[in-house]
Amino acid sequence: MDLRFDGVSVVLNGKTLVDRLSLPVGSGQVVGLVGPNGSGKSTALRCVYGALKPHVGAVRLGGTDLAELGSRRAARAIAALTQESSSEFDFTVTELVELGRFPHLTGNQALTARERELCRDAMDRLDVTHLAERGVLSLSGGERQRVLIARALVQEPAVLVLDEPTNHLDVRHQIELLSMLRTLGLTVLVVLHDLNLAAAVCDRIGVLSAGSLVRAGTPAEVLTADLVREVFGVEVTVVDHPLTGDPQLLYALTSDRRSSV
Ligand SMILES: Nc1ncnc2c1ncn2[C@@H]1O[C@H](COP(=O)(O)OP(=O)(O)OP(=O)(O)O)[C@@H](O)[C@H]1O
Repeated sequence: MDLRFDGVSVVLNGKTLVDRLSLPVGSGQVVGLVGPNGSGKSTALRCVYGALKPHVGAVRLGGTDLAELGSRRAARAIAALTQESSSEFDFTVTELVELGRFPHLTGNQALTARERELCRDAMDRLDVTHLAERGVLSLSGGERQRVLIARALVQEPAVLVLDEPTNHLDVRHQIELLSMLRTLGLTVLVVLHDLNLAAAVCDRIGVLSAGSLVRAGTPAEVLTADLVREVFGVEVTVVDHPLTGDPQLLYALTSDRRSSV
């Protein structure tokens, strides 16, 4: 199912945080949102998972304005891993993952055998099965992040929204997670800070700067040295990845010792 920002603006305390954002996220595509700190990425995502309502414009799921879809249908269709996703309660890992089925249950309905199998499968995929009986409050940041992603998957959403999902993950788990995103067949909207990972995983990328979309397109169309200089104020050399052909950015520290010897 496709998702679309249709002229979305968000104004809070008199400040325009997102300014007339229009961006399609095609069905089954992985679309990245990148941009400097404070450029409005999380704010845009909040409009998708219902934490904020656009002041102007709409977020449409399969053509329907989320505001008209109803919170229960939206909660079933959209799973989110956000900056705020965490648990204040010391659920076990299994319990927290099973909570991902909550939007599909009525009353005190117990999980079916298929749903339990789904939870076990998600825990395997996210490499957290060995933590099944641990309390989530005792987990490391990366372990907790993987549990929350498993919880999002068991929801069987049409759309997955992820705000910096690689935060806290070591390089193996970063690569595994992003590789998995490409195999899910879901519509994925993901905020990433690492532009090289964004280039590797995304079909398309939108670049936000001060709340406005400054460019959208394929990674090769978007991640140019000019764009990175203009938006991030950083000089980069762009090369093609020798195996995948994806654009990859090479950075040099401004105080690189080797340039002065
Ligand atoms: N309730 C609020 N009132 C006023 N300004 C806010 C409010 N919430 C967020 N902001 C500001 O809106 C801007 C955009 O924030 P947002 O979290 O969307 O940026 P971001 O691109 O996700 O940033 P980061 O990369 O640092 O996570 C920031 O300047 C932030 O301080």
